[in-house]
Formats: sequence, C-alpha cells, structure tokens
Amino acid sequence: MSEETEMVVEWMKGKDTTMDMGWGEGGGVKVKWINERKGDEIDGEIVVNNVSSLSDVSSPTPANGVKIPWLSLSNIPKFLPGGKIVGGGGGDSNCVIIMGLEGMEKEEEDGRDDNGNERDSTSTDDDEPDIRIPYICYTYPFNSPNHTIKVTLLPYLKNTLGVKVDKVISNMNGKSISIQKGNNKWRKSRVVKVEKAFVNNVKKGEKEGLIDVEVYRDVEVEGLTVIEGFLNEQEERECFDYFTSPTCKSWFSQSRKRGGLLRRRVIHYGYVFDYSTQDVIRDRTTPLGTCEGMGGLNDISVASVRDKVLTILPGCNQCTVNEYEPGQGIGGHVDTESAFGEEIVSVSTGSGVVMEFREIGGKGRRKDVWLERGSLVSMKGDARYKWTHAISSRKTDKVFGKILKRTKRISLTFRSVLNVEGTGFMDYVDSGEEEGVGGVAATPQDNVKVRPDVEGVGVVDFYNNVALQWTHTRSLRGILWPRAVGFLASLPPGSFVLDAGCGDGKYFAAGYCNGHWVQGVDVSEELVKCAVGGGGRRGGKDRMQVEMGGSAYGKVGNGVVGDCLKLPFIDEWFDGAICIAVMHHLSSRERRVKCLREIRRVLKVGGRAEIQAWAMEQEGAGGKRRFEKQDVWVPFKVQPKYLQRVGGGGGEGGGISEDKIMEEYPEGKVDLDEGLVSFDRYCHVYVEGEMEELVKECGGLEVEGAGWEKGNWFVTVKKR
Ligand SMILES: O=C(O)CCC(=O)C(=O)O
Ligand SMILES: [Fe+2]
Repeated sequence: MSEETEMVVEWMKGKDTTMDMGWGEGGGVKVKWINERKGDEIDGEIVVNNVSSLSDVSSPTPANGVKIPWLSLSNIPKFLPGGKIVGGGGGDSNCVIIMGLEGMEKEEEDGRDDNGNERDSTSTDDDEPDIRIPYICYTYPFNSPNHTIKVTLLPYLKNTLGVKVDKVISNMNGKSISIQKGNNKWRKSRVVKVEKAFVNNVKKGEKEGLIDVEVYRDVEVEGLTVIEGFLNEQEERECFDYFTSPTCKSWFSQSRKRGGLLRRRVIHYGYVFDYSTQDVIRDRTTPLGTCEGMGGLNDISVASVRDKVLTILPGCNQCTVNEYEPGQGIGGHVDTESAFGEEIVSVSTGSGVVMEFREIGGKGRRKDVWLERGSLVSMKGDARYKWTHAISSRKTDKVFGKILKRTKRISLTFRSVLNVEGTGFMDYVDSGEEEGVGGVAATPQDNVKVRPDVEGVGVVDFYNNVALQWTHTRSLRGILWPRAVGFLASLPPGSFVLDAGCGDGKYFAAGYCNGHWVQGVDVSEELVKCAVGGGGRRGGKDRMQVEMGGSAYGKVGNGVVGDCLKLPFIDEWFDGAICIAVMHHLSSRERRVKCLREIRRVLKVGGRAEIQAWAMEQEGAGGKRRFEKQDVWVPFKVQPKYLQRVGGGGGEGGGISEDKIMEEYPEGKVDLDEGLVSFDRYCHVYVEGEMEELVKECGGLEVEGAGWEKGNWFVTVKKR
C-alpha cells in the first residue's frame, strides 16, 4: 500500500493522521487530516503546507443533480500526486484548501459585488442547498498577513455548475463567498461555504527573513556527511562547464509539455528515473528521457568525478544530473527506498545551496546544511530513510550571517539502483542497432525500435500536436466503440467511472448519460483541454445526445492531465473504468502490466473495467490498416489550420507557410501536394490472447469476457 493510501486508510479509521506527501516536485506537502465522526458523516479538515507547485488534486465529477453528502466517507476528496489540473491555479500555489460548495440556492436580484470580495451570505435553513459538493481549491498568491487569497475552483466545479473561477476573498476561515456565474453576474444563490479552511503560511522564512543555516548547527542527523572540497576548483569548474556547454545535448525535462512533473532539467545515466512513478525504469525502454550510456560520463571532464565517487560508493550504477536555475529547488522527499540502495551521494557544482533536512515523525526536527561548490553530501542511515531532504525554491541562502545569491547549480547525484542486472551505466552502451521487440526483425518504417523516447515523441507529443485536428474529426464523427458504450451502460447508475486515457473526452457523454460521474485522465494536456474545455463537439450517427442545454462538453466529465502508469487517484475509489485505445501506446510489456495494475488499484473490489486496444489482426474490420509487425508507427494527417503552434485554431488557416510549420513541428512531415502535415504515432498492436496474458500477469482481476471487436481486442475484467 502506498504511503498516501495508508494515510487515507488511517483517516478512514477516524484517527488523526499526519503525513508527508513528499512527492518530488510537489514540494514536500504536509497533510494533516483531522476528523470527527458525526454519525455517518465525517467532518474533516486538511492542512497542506508547502505546495511549491501546482499538483494534482482531483475528485470525480458530480453530474448536475446528483446528491452527495458533505465530506461523507464515500466522497472525501481523494487526491494523489501525479495529475495536473488544466487551467488550474498556476504554479505559485502554496496552499490547498478544502471547501464545501453549497449550490442551487435561490437566485437573488442583485448579487453583484463590485469589489469581487467575499459577501456575507451565510445560508439559512430555508436555503438548504440541494447539492453539496466538497472540493479542493488552490490558492495563490499567498499574501500574508491578511491571508488574501485568490481562489481557483477545480475545473469540475466550473464544469458542473458553470461558475467563474478566480475570485479574491479574504480571511478564509469559516467564511462564505459568492461566486460568479455567467457574464459577470454575481449569484448570491451559489454560495461557497468555506468549511474550516486552513491556511498555513509556510513561507515563514521569507517573512521573517531567511533562516540561517547556523540556526540548526547543533542538530545531529545520523548518517549525514558533507565533504567540503571533494572536487578541487578545477574539477568542479570543468564538470560544470561540461554540462553547461551547448555541446551537451542530453538535457531533458520531464516537463509540463510531456505532462510530467519536473520544472528543472535533468540527465540520467545508467537508468532513467520516472518522476511520475517515482521509480527507476529497469528495462531501459522508457519514454521519459535519454538513458545515457557511457557517452556523457566518460568525457574526461566528468569521468574523473564519476571515478572519485566510485571510490566512496563502489556499487553505484546510476547518476542523475540536476540543473537548478536560481529560484528552482526540489521538494522534500526520501529517495525511493525500493529503487535505490542504502547510500546516496550528491556533488554540487556551479553554486552552493542550502539543503534542508526534516525528520519524519519523531520530533519533526530540521537540519540545514550548506553545500558549497565542489562539496559532496552523503546520506545513509537515518539521513537516507528517516529524514526528507529538500532545496527550497529561492534565489538566496543565508549562510552563517551572509546572504548569498544563488547562481546556476548543477548537481550530480549517484545512487545504486536495486534489482537490476549488470552494472548500470558502467557497461551500458546504446548500440543504436535496429532491434525489434521480442526478437522480431525491424525496419525503421514499420517496426519501432522500442527506444527511450518512443512514447514521449510518439504518443505525448503526437497527441499534443494533433489534438485540435483529432478532436475535430473524431468528436465530430463521434464514433464510440460499441462494447465500451455497452460496458458503461452495464454499470449501476451513479458509478464513479475512470476514463483512463480519456483523450478529448469522447466517452464522457456516454458515461454521463448512464448517470455516472466520469473522471478522465490523459497524458496529453491539449487533449484534456478539449475534454474539459469545449474543444470538441459531438455529432455523427453514433453521437451521444446530451440534453443539457448548451454544450455538453465539459459538463459531463472531468479531465486531469496525468499518467495511466501512476494514476492520480487513491486506491479503491472507482466503481468502473474504461481504458480504450490506450494500451496500444505503451512501449513495453512491463509498462502495459503496470497500467493494468494501476487500473486495478483504483477500482473498488468488485469494480469492473473494460480495456480495449488495437488488434494486429484487422481482417474483417473494414479498415484500411494492415499491420505487419506489432510495434509500428502509424501516421496521422493534420490540416495546417489545426496546428496551434503556427497559429492554427481551426479557422481558415490560410497563409501558414511550410517553413514555419517545419520550424515549429520538426517531427511533422509536410506533404505539399496534399497540403497536409503528417505525424507519426507509436503503437503496439495486440495479437490474440496477449491482452489476457497481461491481465493474468497483473493478477487480481477476473476476466468476464474477452474477444475481438471491430479491429480491437477487448477484455472485460472484475477486481477480485
Ligand atoms: O540536487 C541535489 O543535490 C539533490 C538531488 C536529489 O535529492 C535527488 O535527485 O533525489
Ligand atoms: Fe534526493
């Protein structure tokens, strides 16, 4: 069970629980659940500290009219790291608040408040709302001492009730606010009641001045050592220059663009670390970055650093190079225990920095250490497992009375990856040979060599590039796979349904029409925007008619950007899940099984899932596709007017030059005759029985049905 799950389980037991979410870039979030049982209901409050970047809060979307109790056991807001709300509060959030929305009250004549401030609109018994929705909002910026907060409502709230977001209110605690609906008309009738919102000013240090490392001078952390001057000046300089030189092309960002979590850039040697799953990718077929072999670290300027480190940590087989611009940091975390061995060392170059250690549990002590340029910090024992480490996102540090400006810092962190064969970066050479999957001979055109970035470019970038065209054609045609629609209809009304790999939300309406709350998640931010933001339309002969007045889109499901291999939802939350045309974009068997395991994890016991992916066997499908191999690139053509980076928004699109397209979309191929731009998408098409095998390997799932439909293999499963 994950730490987060344990926390929720504790919460369910009605105990007070404090935990450190500590998810990588989320910023070492402290969450405190305090709760009180009142019959079947639980009153809760959550205190979240130190959210240095917007993360990933989500809870399923209520359809209009669905009644759910306020913070009851069944609908506590569930959140896990890994997802990203599109159109959320931006990156400066340092506080998360749980509030309750009470809606559907009588509309008042003039609800307008010119200042856009809170209004005193405490509801009376007469106004007892007919729906109550707990939700979480992010706040930014945090202006103490008045705690003036800009509130951004979760998109689902916006989608469900059509309210306008971003409203400045003051002094959250226990107050009510009005929210805006439609065109600048304030509706007092829709009241957001802030229930015990907690606002912790965690940026204390800033207000009080920087905390000097000296303050923690006497705190001892077992297992923490700093060796100053580990690199001499020349070694330090050469190493820094190597990574900052324009010839160093290995920098990679598991960035927003990729739906990832990192703001800073990294390079991985030996094994790639996947920040969304917080795990090492052991089979080296990863979309998440280049896995450098001997190349980089063999350069004379850095090989000496590696060799020096090897004298301290002989078993190390992985190195992560982190680049921190001033103002960038790393959230409080313990390096994944299951992935890395007992000692971790990190070498600083370019700039010194203060690293902050915090004791987990116990007295919650803190220790700051100054990492000078050329120094090495080693963490083992308690320092490795019982304390988190973090670097605050600041531009300065206070070191023994002096305020020091940070400059670019490049650190090299060396670790030993557990459970791998061979010696990692020391012997790994990317041969560059065209090698098929599972021993099948490959040709570049029809068989993808499963290489590190295959999903990054061939799936995430692909869908972001083609999103507008995609949603235009697909949604307009609105063709839904019949079995998936049948599956949605087979779930009891009111189910929470996960749409894993929701794309532009094609199935949202089908779920909605069956009375479900649909929560989508997809790696493509551009597609999620379409799913929640009205980017697409419904039509065609198979379309789902949704009579809601206005656009059905965005009102019938909620989407969050996230990874199917690390779903941003807690365990056992969904009654049903669909995963349609997603599994054929995963580039290794390990990743396919991981995806199934994630779906299983978030399903309740007895919850069911429908999983479908392209079949290699296309005969009788009536389609034009023929697959010779299982791992293939499949082109998709886009009209330039749908290419957003050259200004295409779906309008006329005249005058977009070919040069500009080629510049902005180097991965696209422009066909002059057709006037279309073609993008390749990575697919792994399934052969008969393969899906069932994966299900078997996943375990814990009972197969209710399996077969072939319209060129796809499907399995319907139930969680045991
Ligand atoms: O930049 C550093 O020195 C620390 C990096 C780190 O903690 C990590 O990558 O886990
Ligand atoms: Fe770390």
